[in-house]
Order: sequence, then structure tokens, then C-alpha cells
Amino acid sequence: MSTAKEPLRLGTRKSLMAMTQSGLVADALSQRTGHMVDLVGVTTQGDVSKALLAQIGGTGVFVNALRDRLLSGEVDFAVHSLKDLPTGPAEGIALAAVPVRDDPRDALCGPCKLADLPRGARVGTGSPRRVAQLRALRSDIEVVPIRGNADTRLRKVADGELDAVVLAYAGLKRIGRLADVAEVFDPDQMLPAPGQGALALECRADRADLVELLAAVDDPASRAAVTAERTVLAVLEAGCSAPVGTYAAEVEQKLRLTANVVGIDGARQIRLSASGHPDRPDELGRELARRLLDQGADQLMGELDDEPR
Ligand SMILES: NCc1[nH]cc(CCC(=O)O)c1CC(=O)O
Repeated sequence: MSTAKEPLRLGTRKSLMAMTQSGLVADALSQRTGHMVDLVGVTTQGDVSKALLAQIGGTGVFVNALRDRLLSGEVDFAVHSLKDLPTGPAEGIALAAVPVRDDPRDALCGPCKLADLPRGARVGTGSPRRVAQLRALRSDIEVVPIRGNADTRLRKVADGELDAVVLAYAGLKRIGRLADVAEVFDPDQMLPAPGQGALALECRADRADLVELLAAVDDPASRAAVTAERTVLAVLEAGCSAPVGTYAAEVEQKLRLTANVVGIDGARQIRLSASGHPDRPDELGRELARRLLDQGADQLMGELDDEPR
């Protein structure tokens, strides 16, 4: 493109969390490239449907409307929470950048730590991954399915409808609600969702100029980690609503990946780790997924189908 420094149109969801994270990306990009960035709010299916995510399928409901705007040329690029991206390839769309990842962990919001909640306490989450791992930590608690944005979920605790809720730490930070956090779960206790805490910048694959420009905010280490995590999910053919937790990070120049599959009752889990070269994160993810399957991961995940969601 010959015209220098024309403003870029950034497509984003309109929630406080989305607008905040998109604003941070816009600032970083402006600083590094000199381009102004205009935010364009887009409503996605996930923002209007009242159904539980596990029911509407999860995959792509927060993403597809933004991709449509990219393909029609209404926006130049889109910022997504990476964990909301389906694992499959998207026709005509390029993953142009994964910025430095935020804290990937899950957090309990409520009056006290999980261990100190009363017997039978009501804890809200819509994610089978969190349900299963919560039950593994405290089999007596009552897990209550909820959805809605983080603010709505936190209000249910304030109103006394729930004793606590589990949310992503990174999201709580972005909306300024870290004061509500009573406990941050170590990945040993609760493995995060693949890609949690990371963002994704997408643009049209045929816009080489944009692919190059957006690379200014790419962080190769974060991209490698989330690639390994998402490969596990892809090989297991599981979506964001599967009881699959992962965490990858570079440790002493190697990429270390841990993944688990937990039965929905929390009673059984398969948990494995492996290390590999940071330049081949997909190889590492595939290897670990295959070992999970060898140990019966598909059977554990299959049991989910018999559960009311
Ligand atoms: N599916 C909703 C969603 N997508 C990304 C985040 C949190 C922020 C992140 O992981 O980057 C959340 C909310 C939550 O899980 O608490």
C-alpha cells in the first residue's frame, strides 16, 4: 500500500473487556507503526444469544461476525480473545499476531478461597473444563451453570445468588475487577483453557501489507505457547467447551506443555506433560494429544455427552 499512515480500522466486540483489550492493542500498534487506529464495535452471536455456550457450540460464536467484517473489507483487522477462536483454519483469514500473553490462570471471585467456602457452596461457571476441575478440588460444592459477561457473573455473587464464580484472571484485570479475586488457581490445581489470557489479531490473508504491519505486535514466545496448547485441542477434536486444560511456557529454552482431560464428575483425570523445541509447537501438541488419547482421553470426554449441560 502506498498511502502512508492512514488510520487502521480495528474490529472488536463491544463489551468492556473487549474494548479494553482492543484499546491496548491499538495503542501498542500506534506506538510501533505510527498508524492511528479507530475502533469499530461489532455485535457477535455470542453477545446476543442467551443459551449456554456449551449448547450453542462455543466454536466461533464470538468470532464469526468479526471475520465477516474482515472479508467484506469493513475493518482492516480484528482483535479476539484467543481462547474464543475455533481451532480449525478460517478460509481467507490470517492470524497476523499474538501479542505478549497476559496471565493465563483462572481465578475464584468470592468471599474466601475455595477451601474455605462452606459445604455445598454454590459456585458459578459455564465451562465444563472448570466444572470438572472444581469438582476434583471440592467434590461437595454445587456447580451452577452461568453465562453472560464477567460483570454480570460477579453481580450474582454480590447479590448472594452464588457464593463464588470462576473467571479468567486476565479478563478480570482488563475490566478492573482484581479486587474481587479471592484466589488465583495455580495450573497444578486448575489448568487454564488453551490460549487463555492471550489475544489474536486477524486480517485478510490476501492483505500482505497488513500481515506485515500487524507483526509489529507479535510475540513469538506467546504464539508458540498458544499454538502448542491449541494443537492439543485440535487433535482431541474438542472445542472451547471441552473439559480440556492446557498450559505451555518456555522453560530453559524448551517449550514445556502440560495438558489434562478431566471427567465431568472430577473423579478421574488424565494429565501429561512434555517438552519440545519452541520452533515446533504443533509437533509437541500433537505428541501430547496422541498420548492423552492412548490413555483414554476420548472416553473421558465422551462421557460429557450423557451429562445435562
Ligand atoms: N469465553 C469468554 C472469555 N473469553 C476470554 C475471556 C477471558 C480473557 C482471556 O482469556 O483472554 C473470557 C471470560 C472468562 O473466561 O472469564
